[in-house]
Amino acid sequence: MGLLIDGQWHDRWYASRDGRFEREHSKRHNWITRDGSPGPGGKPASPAEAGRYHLYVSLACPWAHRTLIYRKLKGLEKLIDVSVVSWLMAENGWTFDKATGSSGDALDNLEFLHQRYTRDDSGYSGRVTVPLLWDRERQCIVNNESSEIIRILNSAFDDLTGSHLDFYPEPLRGEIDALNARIYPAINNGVYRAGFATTQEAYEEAFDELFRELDWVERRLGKQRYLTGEYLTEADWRLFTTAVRFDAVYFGHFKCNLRRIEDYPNLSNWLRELYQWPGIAETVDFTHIKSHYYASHRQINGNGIIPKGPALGLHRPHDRERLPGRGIWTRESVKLQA
Ligand SMILES: N[C@@H](CCC(=O)N[C@@H](CS)C(=O)NCC(=O)O)C(=O)O
Repeated sequence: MGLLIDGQWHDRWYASRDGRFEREHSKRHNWITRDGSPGPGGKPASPAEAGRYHLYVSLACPWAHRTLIYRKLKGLEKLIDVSVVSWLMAENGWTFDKATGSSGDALDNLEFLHQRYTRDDSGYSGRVTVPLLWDRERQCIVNNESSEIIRILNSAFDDLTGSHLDFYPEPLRGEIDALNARIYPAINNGVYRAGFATTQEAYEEAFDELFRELDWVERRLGKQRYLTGEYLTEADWRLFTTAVRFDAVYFGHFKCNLRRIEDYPNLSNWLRELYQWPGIAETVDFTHIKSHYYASHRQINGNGIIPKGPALGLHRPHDRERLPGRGIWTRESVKLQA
């Protein structure tokens, strides 16, 4: 586990302030648009083209998982190919070691993901993270921030795929942004803040905030089918990738053990509905998920032993039909309603 400083790899964990884990901000924020016109806020963009972009993911990582879900649901599998890193993240960071689950680097057969970052910039400084969207034509990173990559995938390639599914519909944007703003720090990143805390106080602070927020989500999902109401949106998928890892990893490994997702009736049924959504179960790989966390984070699991359980039963029926739902918003539904 480490980072690049001026293009050189250093095996070093995150520095922490008062025992609090602080995630580094992603550094590449360019965009892809239908025709290469600027992205949101005037961000530089390149045009959507089949086969031009390549996605680097870890199947263990909840942030990368978001991008795999969008690639699947938006019909992008033939347009954007993927390289999967090894589940083991050790002294060299993410690697392409096939012995531990990597597909290999499909583009240049690199050994380490940090070499991909230094191909973008030979003097790169920063953490070497997934997901990462690579432009084969310009030989550079387009974007390495999952919350932005999913917004790109939500619309940029629609002319090529013919998909009109919209996980960030205009009329729901304010609500989705507000949900993300509370769910990201308390839950998505909250489990990491609990798990990587190095003081009791920092751990308890993250733990209390996490379960306060999960309790709030539980109440909300008792009244409505999805986080924003009747439509399944970005807010749901962002929570899903944390929720699906929770009982298998965060409960034990990150000491988030007040309650399991299974103990929340609404959240656990919502989780099963999403898990059973066509195409989604195949994006979830519990071998990568469990092996990555338990074997890589030796600072919190010294012997690297990977637990055999728990039995999750994500294929059991769910009860969400009891609440009204309209599935995924489509851009046609905007026209129909207008
Ligand atoms: N804000 C980033 C976070 C990505 C991230 O931190 N990914 C983790 C894997 S779960 C990683 O690659 N960590 C390696 C490191 O920080 O050294 C995003 O959402 O894309």
